[in-house]
Amino acid sequence: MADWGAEVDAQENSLSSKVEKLTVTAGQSKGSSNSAGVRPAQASGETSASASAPTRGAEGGAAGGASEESEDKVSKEEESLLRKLIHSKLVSTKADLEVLQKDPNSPLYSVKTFEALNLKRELLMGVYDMGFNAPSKIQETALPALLADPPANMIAQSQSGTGKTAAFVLTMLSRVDPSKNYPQCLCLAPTYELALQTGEVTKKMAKHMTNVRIGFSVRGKRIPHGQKCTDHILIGTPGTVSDWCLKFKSVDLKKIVVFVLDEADVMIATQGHQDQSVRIKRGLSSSCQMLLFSATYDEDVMKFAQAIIPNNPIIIKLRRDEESLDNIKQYYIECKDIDDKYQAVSNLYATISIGQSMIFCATRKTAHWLAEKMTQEGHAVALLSGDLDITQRAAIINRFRDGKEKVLITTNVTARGIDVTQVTVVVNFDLPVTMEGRPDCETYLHRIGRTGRFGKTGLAINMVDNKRSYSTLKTIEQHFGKTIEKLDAKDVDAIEKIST
Ligand SMILES: Nc1ncnc2c1ncn2[C@@H]1O[C@H](COP(=O)(O)OP(=O)(O)OP(=O)(O)O)[C@@H](O)[C@H]1O
Repeated sequence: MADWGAEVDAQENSLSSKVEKLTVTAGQSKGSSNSAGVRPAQASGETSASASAPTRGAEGGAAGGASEESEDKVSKEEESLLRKLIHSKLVSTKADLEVLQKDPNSPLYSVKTFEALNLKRELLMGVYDMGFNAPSKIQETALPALLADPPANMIAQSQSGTGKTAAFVLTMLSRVDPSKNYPQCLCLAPTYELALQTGEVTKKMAKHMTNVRIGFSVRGKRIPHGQKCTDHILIGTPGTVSDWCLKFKSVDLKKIVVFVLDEADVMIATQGHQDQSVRIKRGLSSSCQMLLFSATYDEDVMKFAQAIIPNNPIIIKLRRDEESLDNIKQYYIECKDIDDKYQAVSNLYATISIGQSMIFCATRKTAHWLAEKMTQEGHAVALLSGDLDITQRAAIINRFRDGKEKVLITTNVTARGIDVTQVTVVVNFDLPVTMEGRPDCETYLHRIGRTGRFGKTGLAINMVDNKRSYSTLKTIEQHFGKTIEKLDAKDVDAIEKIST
């Protein structure tokens, strides 16, 4: 037998140490209390009084300094959890929902209110208590189909924060029958922490459904051999769930009426998870409603999705709003070395009034150094780097989004996928390059670009300090076909002009 169980346990183990913090500090992510982001030196545990410049230029750092950069690797699971912790509000979108495949037995229509769904009273009360006034874009179309009878199977993709979790949690709660003492809804998540997050949402929405028992089938939760699970809704990771269902026979998969596979794109990153999910799915009855959710939509996800969700599922997709550089004024500043780059940043902040800004560095070391120097100069700086745990990171981003700090200094990896839409100035202290050291145009666009709905004018300042970074700049310029103008950091008049 392949030791898939051990593989999954090892994977879950790597994140499980953070679980205590996750539950204890969940409130922090709403920006209530945190000290981690205020004083960068304290947040990181680095307390050296005088900052000395990192020896290597940052471009070299990314390409050649793998050890520094690789410290800040963020796994897909962590990225996903971070997004969940940050998205305390719905992410709105202009894009229209695309229906890629319909179920001929289940006509699709959309609703504009939760009342129109004829939910149980206690469930509707739970939804309103969570502050949901109307269905989100994906919920408008997904919910009528999810709640219809006979139940439809569905594959749904939309970016993080658009209301997928709420949609399937509502589906599970509307179908559960608390008078039956066995699991009827089963939800699979890739990690312990992600399962816990979904559990929290389910508990909140079920606030008025006091008879419903929600249980977790995750690493460390043991059920004695042969003992039946009596929870109504079970949320867990594939390894433990498959043990409970297939090995210990504590859950009868044939009695599951709603099966949810969440975060499919994260799930497929682990082969063991795919195999276990398929085995669990095989044990379900043919009348079970099967649902799969994913934040991305590519060939691998779809192959897996179709293997898991049979019988012509409804497939819906919500495109991400496109980012563009149309409203962005782009400049570059030529510098001699890293100290010169700092001087340029310093001149910039002293000359123009900058609302909120983000500064990207290639390595954690440079980010720490810069944060310390700027703090010493009296700037309210937040530092986001990979040595903070995930809840601290979420809290820092939330504090920054709430305007508590004006400058957010970060490395690329820790900030990937984080939208802080009120930022008007982005400084590339180091230009983005891939792990191999090649210009990373996609990351450049993501750092600087705006979606149509936030089409305010923005400013991007790029630092170059050697031939290599200059060539990276030129490649980026050509790629987007937009001129990046030179700016003299010592020319106060010129700097003043760029902000008008
Ligand atoms: N109809 C709604 N009205 C208002 N807020 C909502 C609604 N649906 C969901 N939300 C809130 O929006 C945020 C994102 O929702 P949800 O977690 O369901 O999205 P998601 O697509 O599953 O994202 P993720 O995969 O990151 O969890 C949550 O804070 C949630 O409480």
